[in-house]
Amino acid sequence: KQPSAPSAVEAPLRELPWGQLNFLHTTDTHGWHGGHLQEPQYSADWGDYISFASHLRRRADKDGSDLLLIDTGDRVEGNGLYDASDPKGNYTSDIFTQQSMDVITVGNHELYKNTTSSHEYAKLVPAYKDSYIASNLNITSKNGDSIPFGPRYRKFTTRNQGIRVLAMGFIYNFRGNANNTQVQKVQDTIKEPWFQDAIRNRDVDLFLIAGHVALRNTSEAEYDKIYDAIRLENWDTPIAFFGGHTHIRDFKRFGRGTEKKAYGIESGRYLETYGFMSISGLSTKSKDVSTTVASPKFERLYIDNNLYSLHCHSNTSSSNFDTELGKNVSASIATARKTLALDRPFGCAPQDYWLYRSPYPSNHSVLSLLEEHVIPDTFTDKNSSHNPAIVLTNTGAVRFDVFKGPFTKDTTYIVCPFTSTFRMIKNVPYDAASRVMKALNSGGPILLGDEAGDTEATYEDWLGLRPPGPVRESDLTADHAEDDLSSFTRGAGEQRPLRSSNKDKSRITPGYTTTDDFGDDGDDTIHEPIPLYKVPNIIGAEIGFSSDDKAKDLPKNVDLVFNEYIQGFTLAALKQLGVSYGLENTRQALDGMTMTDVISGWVEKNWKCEKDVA
Ligand SMILES: Nc1ccn([C@@H]2O[C@H](COP(=O)(O)O)[C@@H](O)[C@H]2O)c(=O)n1
Repeated sequence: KQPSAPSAVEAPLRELPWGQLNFLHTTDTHGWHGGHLQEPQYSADWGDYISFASHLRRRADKDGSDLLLIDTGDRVEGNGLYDASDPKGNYTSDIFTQQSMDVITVGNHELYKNTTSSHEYAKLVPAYKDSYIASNLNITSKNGDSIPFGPRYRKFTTRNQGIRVLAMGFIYNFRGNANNTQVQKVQDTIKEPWFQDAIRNRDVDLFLIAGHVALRNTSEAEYDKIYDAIRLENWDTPIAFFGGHTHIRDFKRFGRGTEKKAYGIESGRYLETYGFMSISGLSTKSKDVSTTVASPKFERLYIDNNLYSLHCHSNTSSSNFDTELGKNVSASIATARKTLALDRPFGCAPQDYWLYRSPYPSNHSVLSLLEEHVIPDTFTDKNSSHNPAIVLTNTGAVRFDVFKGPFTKDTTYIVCPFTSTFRMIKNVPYDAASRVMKALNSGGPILLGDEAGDTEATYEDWLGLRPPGPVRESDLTADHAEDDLSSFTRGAGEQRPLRSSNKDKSRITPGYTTTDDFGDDGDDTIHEPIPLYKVPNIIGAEIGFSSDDKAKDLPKNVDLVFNEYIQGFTLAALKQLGVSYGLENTRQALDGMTMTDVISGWVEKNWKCEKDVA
């Protein structure tokens, strides 16, 4: 772990369900490779993961089983270690690639910008060679051709058991990518001759489908389509899915009726979780056990990323856990953090502010802090025209909590890593401008797959009758009081209170309590549940309204300012409300400041650290 990271707290643990073929899965790490420096439960770093994987590989070699490592994308954007360097990712790609992977895929965050996808293609793809699978992604080459980002699939045989694996790697039907990459829709990819040939291959013991794709409730049902396509040709070869994107822990049984050979795991976010899955009873190159074992056994465990868990699951202790490579990677992370001055404080937060753990609005909500203080203060200072204004931002731009204490350079990127600026339309009729927020909060969650670069028709679709999106972290919430936990029921893929099975209540810490298709015993650490609350898509503030405006004569027109990311939605909402504007009517606001600049500037002015005050 990093030198300043807190030590893990001992807690009751469930055992690793080790099997014939074992997997460690990471997803949506978003630059948190230094671990969580303010949360003991998630305080191990990528160097520790390297040591951990090495111990489990040794275990596999010793008992003749196998271990495969998978990562399903969104490795970038969300932490100073990635975002604070110039160019971004200058340190993280060398740090990340020290961990070997058997299958690795791309996420939407690797594709938002030309520079990010080009960096990914130049650094990660060659580092992982055949393991970097891109079944539905192309990139524009230097001479303008659209070429595969990586191999479409990979067939390999596991080292000890001789299990023949055919692996593919997908991204969901994402449409917000920059113009140098091309995402092929999953429903089109499964018609490609290479896919059809691959699924007809009889010398396969396991199909491994990895991707930046939610396991369930997606309007496009990408993984269900892949499942159906495979089963049409191949009625009983086991299938293991590895998902991502929605930042949750989840385990799902695929298919209908008596299907017992297709399961998928999703492994959280921000290097809080290592997803572990095992399968036993697979046939292998040398022996066909399908005749003797009716169904292979799938098991899963979500491992909290801290040294207590990692030592226990690898049967090591602090004296023999670190490997040479693991230690070196932790040291490189520490050096990079120092070079980037990530611990430099902008100020000190007087209390905790939560994204989902406190109700919105409330005094402990980070969104309320932005809406009631950060945005009004900043925009009042910078509003040279002195026209009344309405300022809107999407809550998806806010990524994490703020903890009491130093608010550092790192924290600015942890709270909001994006480089989107603010745009404005001048003199919008108040009647329409004041209703945009409500319109944008009445549809489904704003997900970028349906966004940037899209046609207006798509936004209008969304405003009208968009089906519910996948369950994601912001949905793992309850609009209930904490003392009323018994009154709600939740489905698989959601967090819920875990009642009772633990005996030793004194050692229980708050954390994930996951319910999935296998029940509520998937988290390695037995936790006290954390109540989570719903947040809207959009928050907003009214700036420069005179007290007269508020009392009686509301302004006729206002400047409507919005986060660049929601430009398409805002224009569509205005049209629906009876006033039409195009991109040509929008202009830059706030001298090109990003939300990250807005937050860090406000903290610097308003949150003194105690020693500064004295
Ligand atoms: N410039 C951007 C880019 C993205 N967002 C927000 O991030 C969400 C996607 O992030 P995931 O980790 O869920 O893939 C997207 O829905 C936006 O809310 C943004 O605000 N600005």
